[in-house]
Amino acid sequence: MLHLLPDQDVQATPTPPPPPGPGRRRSHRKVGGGLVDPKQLVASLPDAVRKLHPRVMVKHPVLFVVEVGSVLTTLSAVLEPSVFAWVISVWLWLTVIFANLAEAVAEGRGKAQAEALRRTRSTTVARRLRSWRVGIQSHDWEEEQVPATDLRPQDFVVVAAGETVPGDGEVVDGVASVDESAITGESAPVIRESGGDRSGVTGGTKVLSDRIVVRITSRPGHTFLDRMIALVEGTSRQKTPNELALNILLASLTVIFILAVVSLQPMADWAGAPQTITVLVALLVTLIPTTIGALLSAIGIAGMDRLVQRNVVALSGRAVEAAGDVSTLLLDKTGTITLGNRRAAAFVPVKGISAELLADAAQLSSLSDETPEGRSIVELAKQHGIHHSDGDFSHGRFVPFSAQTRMSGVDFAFQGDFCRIRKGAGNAVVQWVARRGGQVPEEAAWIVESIAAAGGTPLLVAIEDPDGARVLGAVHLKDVVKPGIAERFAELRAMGIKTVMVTGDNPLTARAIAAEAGVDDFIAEATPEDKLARIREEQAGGNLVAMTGDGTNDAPALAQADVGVAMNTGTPAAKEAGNMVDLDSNPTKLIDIVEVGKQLLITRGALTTFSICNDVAKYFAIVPAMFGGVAGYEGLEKLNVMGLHSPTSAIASAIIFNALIIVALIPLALRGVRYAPSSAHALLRRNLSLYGVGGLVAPFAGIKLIDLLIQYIPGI
Ligand SMILES: Nc1ncnc2c1ncn2[C@@H]1O[C@H](COP(=O)(O)OP(=O)(O)OP(=O)(O)O)[C@@H](O)[C@H]1O
Ligand SMILES: [K+]
Ligand SMILES: [Mg+2]
Repeated sequence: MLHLLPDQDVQATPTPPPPPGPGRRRSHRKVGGGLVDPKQLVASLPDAVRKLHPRVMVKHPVLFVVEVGSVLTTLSAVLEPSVFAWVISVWLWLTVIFANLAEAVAEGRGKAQAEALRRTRSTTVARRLRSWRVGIQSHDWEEEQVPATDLRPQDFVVVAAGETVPGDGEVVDGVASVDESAITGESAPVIRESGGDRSGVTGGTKVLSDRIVVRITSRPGHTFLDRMIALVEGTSRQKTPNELALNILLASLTVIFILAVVSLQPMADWAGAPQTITVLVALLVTLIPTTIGALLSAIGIAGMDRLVQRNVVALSGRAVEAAGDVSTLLLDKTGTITLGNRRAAAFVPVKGISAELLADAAQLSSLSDETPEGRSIVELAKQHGIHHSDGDFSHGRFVPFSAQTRMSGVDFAFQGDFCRIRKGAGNAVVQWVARRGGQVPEEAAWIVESIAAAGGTPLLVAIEDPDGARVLGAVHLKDVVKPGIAERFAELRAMGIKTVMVTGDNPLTARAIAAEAGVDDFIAEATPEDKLARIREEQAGGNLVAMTGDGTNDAPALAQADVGVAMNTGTPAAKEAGNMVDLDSNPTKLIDIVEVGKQLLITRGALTTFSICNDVAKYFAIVPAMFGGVAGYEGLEKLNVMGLHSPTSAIASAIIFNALIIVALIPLALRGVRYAPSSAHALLRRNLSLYGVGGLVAPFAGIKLIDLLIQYIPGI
């Protein structure tokens, strides 16, 4: 009965690209594996000197104090010149410059990447469509040529094979293969299509085949590429709450030591050994936590940089830190765990219905279904010899798919009689039939179960006409689990992270895919609200939650999660909602993200420990020397265990060591302390002993060595 309408052209799908794989990165992304090239240090020197401007320095309270101290000692060296005063002044300035150097080197690494990205920023001319309307296909919409920089959100542009996508947006019509290597470094083309979760396109990428209409979503100057450039350059970096807290702690320590040093002078006066301003400043600088103060911002920048090297664009530093403490990972199924092209593989009719009739009804209900699933049903039906087109329904009303109803279909009149067709999730269609007084044969449930048990997604197809409502059969949608994913989920488990798959699919399909992918738990038939609720629940339990997803229906959850990783293949809404974008669209990338986050936290902790222990040790090196030989303080002489050459050489050695240790630790700050999956407790113990004891011992050896060298300088 449904075989009534002439054949018309249905869009062809380009051949899908091979699955993503490693090792096809653009070379420039691999700038510096963690080692610091001495040339980089030299190249960053001018930047380090520029950063001496007080306006920049006040942002680093500890170093600002050192800079003020440098000015004071320089003045006093000018007024009362001595070798000692000049040595101290020069090394204090070097301390500040070395600290700036750490930040400049960290920033410098991103500059090369930013340059490469800038070159890909499109200067293209866009083909803007004057009045484009969804659902009406035409090839002769009025077109105007405008510079890409003139595009505004809600503009529609057409992009054909060989042309560059002029801005970020969403494909609203057509399918195309796109070369995204300019952004992702991945040379294999990807499919971008309207309707589904693979509808996002990025400005600067290139359409290789076919023709798409794109709704622009970004404002000029605020494109994904712009944000990436700002990110790798570090210009948009803001201090994270953790960094702010640490900065406050460091600033408080500095204030305490300033008070201690200032109150020292009356005591020294009383003992008949008043100290010069140079000595007091030197004492202060050795005591305050200059090492961590100098390296703090470099550690943060380097963490972001390590993510960029792993093809993750983190839009917030806070998220990177949160990643270090994540305990639960929620993943969307289709497109995240699976490759994401759920395609119709078979029509399974119930008894008494032919496969052709089922295919016919399924195709009719999918003619206007712009989802990849819908399009694949139209194609499969064509292979069964069924050819309808949406031009056939001048009086038909299409019911688009929604994640809430989990159904799509069409209402139309046929030879005067009404006819409704629906396809969708098993229970949704069963309810639809029941509401219309129809009977659902047991067989239907059995078909649904067998498809689901195989990991497929069953879509029941039902019809209602004057004969009543009834189920015709099911469409078997197939998707493939991304290769190698189970091993990586096992790694996440070893890191103590629970993986939960959330899907709109039915429980049986969910169970089969969950088992194949090796996730710990799953939630089936989840609406966007369910996904959100689950995250809130986990967060209420004190857990930090990561979420990876690609669909518009994942967007609320991505926004709520502490770490929201959107797949680059996903929709603009998903990418907008998350705080990270994985350019490789690999859900197990979270392993790398967690590693970088943990590494960041551990590095900061280790260097803070080292810095403070260092200062304690320096205290014992410098104070006995200062008061050596002063009547009433003979006891302190016993503390001069190091047998340093003279009071002035002891103080100068401490200051020189204090400056050099910053340079020595730049590579560690940039590379990060190595992280191996183990318990937080074991890590803490290991780092405290290594960096705490190291921090206590290093100054004694270092200062003694420097003292041995500089004692030959006359006047020290
Ligand atoms: N085009 C469509 N027409 C009718 N029903 C559909 C269509 N696409 C999907 N469905 C049904 O709706 C259910 C929910 O699909 P949806 O894509 O919203 O899932 P989801 O929440 O994104 O989960 P995931 O992406 O993890 O599988 C599917 O399991 C399927 O039964
Ligand atoms: K110090
Ligand atoms: Mg989805």
